[in-house]
Amino acid sequence: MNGEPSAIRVEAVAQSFDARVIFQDVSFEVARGEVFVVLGGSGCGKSTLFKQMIGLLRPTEGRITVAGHDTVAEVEAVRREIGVMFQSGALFGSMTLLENVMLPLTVFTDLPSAARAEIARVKLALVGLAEAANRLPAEISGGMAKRAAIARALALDPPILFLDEPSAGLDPITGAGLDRLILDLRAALGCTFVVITHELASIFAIADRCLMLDREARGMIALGVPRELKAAATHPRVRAFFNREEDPA
Ligand SMILES: Nc1ncnc2c1ncn2[C@@H]1O[C@H](COP(=O)(O)OP(=O)(O)OP(=O)(O)O)[C@@H](O)[C@H]1O
Repeated sequence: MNGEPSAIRVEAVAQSFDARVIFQDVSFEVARGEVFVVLGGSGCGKSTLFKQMIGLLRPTEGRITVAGHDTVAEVEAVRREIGVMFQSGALFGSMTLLENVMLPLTVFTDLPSAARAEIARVKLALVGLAEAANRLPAEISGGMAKRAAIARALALDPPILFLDEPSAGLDPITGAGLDRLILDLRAALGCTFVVITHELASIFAIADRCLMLDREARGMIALGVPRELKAAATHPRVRAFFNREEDPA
């Protein structure tokens, strides 16, 4: 990591709800410019970890820093470093795509309207939606809506982007287009990405490294490069996940 501070550092983090342990002892770092995927079966705590990392949920134990800022003690500083696309990814239906992407600029900057619109146009062009700026969310496809939501997450030029299941509900071809977009944005902007996804093809396409959470183990069962995990993981559920294309079941 060239002595550069990590984009994200997660140290011995745990989360319980009442007496129920969801996960414990989760530790990893995400390097700057890395595409880092969080995966695992339903209920293993992916969204919970995601919320902890963006400062929406205080970990029961442990500590997370984003760009060196503590997600509990310095949540405002963390917010300035990140853009987030939630799974629902909801765009405001009564606003055009341009207005949707302008929204964070309206809320968080004092820029005049013309400058906000210009920045929003640049972001829409970055995700391939320059021609759709004046359309309403109801007038576009699911894949375009995801792109617009990513453009909105990019509005304030955050160095770190969090995407919760960006290809959920999309057909494989549209999903593969989003994978290319993530890699193109990383190449163009140098952003760090944390992506939750279940899609094996997507993981192999985009992830430099990934973390696998597991409900039974109540913690992480794999951390590494997808192809290496596919070839050499010893944990049966990690092997099963990464080799499921070959699995006749
Ligand atoms: N605020 C909360 N209070 C109580 N339990 C919660 C809360 N948030 C999440 N949980 C529980 O924690 C567990 C992990 O939930 P989480 O949404 O993080 O899983 P996930 O891996 O993202 O699942 P999915 O893939 O189905 O979205 C679930 O059993 C869930 O019911």
